[in-house]
Amino acid sequence: MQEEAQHIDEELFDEYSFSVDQLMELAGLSCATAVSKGYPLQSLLKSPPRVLVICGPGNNGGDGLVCARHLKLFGYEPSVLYPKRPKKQLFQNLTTQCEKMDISFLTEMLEADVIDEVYNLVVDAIFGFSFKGAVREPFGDILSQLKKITVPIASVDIPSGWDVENGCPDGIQPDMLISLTAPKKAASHFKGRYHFLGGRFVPPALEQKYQLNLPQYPGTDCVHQLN
Ligand SMILES: NC(=O)C1=CN([C@@H]2O[C@H](COP(=O)(O)OP(=O)(O)OC[C@H]3O[C@@H](n4cnc5c(N)ncnc54)[C@H](OP(=O)(O)O)[C@@H]3O)[C@@H](O)[C@H]2O)[C@H](O)CC1
Ligand SMILES: [K+]
Repeated sequence: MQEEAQHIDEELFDEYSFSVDQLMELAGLSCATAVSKGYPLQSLLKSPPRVLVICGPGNNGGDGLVCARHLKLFGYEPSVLYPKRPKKQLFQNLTTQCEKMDISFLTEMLEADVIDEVYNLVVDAIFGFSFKGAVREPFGDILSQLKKITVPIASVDIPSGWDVENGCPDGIQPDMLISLTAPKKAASHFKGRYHFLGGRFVPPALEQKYQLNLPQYPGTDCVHQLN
């Protein structure tokens, strides 16, 4: 299943000629849209409507940067923690776009009680389907703080630190999961309140080839609520 997600990804880029930027924009927009549906601005308990977006070193982190930018456009006040920044131009551009929109970047991870006091929720864009093995720092410390927070976590594609197939019973327990392209096997272990499907960009021939059996998205929406 981890391999299948990677094959679909590769095929979208190599055979279908999509660029990473294109799909990441749609993925990140889906995440911000799902957050706005699950945690509408008027329902938030803390004002201003602060959201902490934690971004990892791969494309999952890129989805997080795009998500932060759209959250800002939707009226939220995102702050980004981006501790390990790849040199690729794509990630530098996404970072500049956020900075130019007055999205603040934190210099270090906050303690769990500070997150609970300041933020309404956390977007977990640390690892996606390429996560493997034991968590390396600084992400081990970040995940251990996230296990202690009481504000909701919205995880992008896969709850970070979870095995892509088998989940992680003592890992973070997000309140929202936004599965991208198609739910991964670990999604069956998700116990939170909201499960959304996003990344409405799969060409029908690819959906058929991998028998993804994707549900019908409502109208023109970029997310579909699975439960
Ligand atoms: N087709 C789609 O649906 C699209 C999905 N997108 C998103 O992309 C991710 C997958 O992105 P990818 O870049 O392949 O990988 P990840 O973001 O999951 O993570 C890779 C980085 O994580 C580091 N890593 C891996 N394991 C560990 C670990 N145990 N401890 C610490 N760090 C780890 C790895 O680091 P290296 O040291 O190996 O460099 C990588 O840097 C998918 O899930 C979606 O969210 C795209 O946006 C577009 C299309
Ligand atoms: K994640």
